[in-house]
Amino acid sequence: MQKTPSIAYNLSGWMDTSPEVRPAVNDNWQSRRELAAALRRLNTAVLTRDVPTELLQSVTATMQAEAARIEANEVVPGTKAQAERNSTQHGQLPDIFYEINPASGQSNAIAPPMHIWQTDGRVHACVTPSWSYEGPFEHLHGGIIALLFDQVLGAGQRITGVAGRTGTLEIRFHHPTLLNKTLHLVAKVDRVVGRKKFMVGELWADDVRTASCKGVFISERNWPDAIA
Ligand SMILES: CCCCCCCCCCCCCC(=O)SCCNC(=O)CCNC(=O)[C@H](O)C(C)(C)COP(=O)(O)OP(=O)(O)OC[C@H]1O[C@@H](n2cnc3c(N)ncnc32)[C@H](O)[C@@H]1OP(=O)(O)O
Repeated sequence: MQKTPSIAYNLSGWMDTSPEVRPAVNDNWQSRRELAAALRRLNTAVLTRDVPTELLQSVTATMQAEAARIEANEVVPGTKAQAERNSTQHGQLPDIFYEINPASGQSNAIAPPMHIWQTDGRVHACVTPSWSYEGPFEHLHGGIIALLFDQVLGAGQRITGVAGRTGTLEIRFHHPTLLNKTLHLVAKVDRVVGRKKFMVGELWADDVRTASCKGVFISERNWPDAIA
């Protein structure tokens, strides 16, 4: 029988129902969002500017010093450890997951970041990948497309009410996907067979479907004790 997730691991509320990105839950997360945005900006600038070597070396020294200032603080690694703090600063698991996920986390500089929301039994997402995510000339890297699909289909499987891990992702790349353009993804549950959730999704650039994906997500045996 399915158990009700404990408060600490309850992910209800993680998924947005609006195309608008929700505000950060406190000043700490808002500041993390702003720092992540600055880091993304710096990364894209370094990758796309003809920068003199001396300037690169100077910025590196500054960044090393800034990294050391952050590293001097207490280590709380990962979503689980942060949720177990159950503190006002860290927030609850849905808040933490929302902020630090590598595909959609507003506070994770690695994330493009993609915004995901659920409506009408489907999951939608939008994202505008910068030059930082280039694969073939002027187009989005296929591995990044796989990341986006994994996240959107992975979020969508939660419509069934049970978390699960990605078993299989099968992606068909129909057309190259441009960078620096707002992309839309949509996914839904195709069918559920036992612990297997079969998901389907599409990636759209304007009215062009550039990729589609089928995914199988396997529900946790011991949900909610195991967290995907
Ligand atoms: C709290 C949750 C948080 C979530 C936050 C929301 C957003 C999340 C967004 C995050 C998104 C990112 C998410 C991520 O990045 S998840 C990270 C990437 N994925 C992994 O690391 C998974 C690694 N693999 C495993 O852990 C296990 O192999 C799994 C759990 C997948 C199955 O091991 P388990 O021992 O449990 O399975 P079973 O052997 O009893 O088989 C059960 C059934 O499943 C069928 N099967 C087995 N394997 C596969 C397969 N690979 N494809 C298709 N089907 C497969 C099998 O034939 C059988 O079917 P049947 O014979 O019954 O018909």
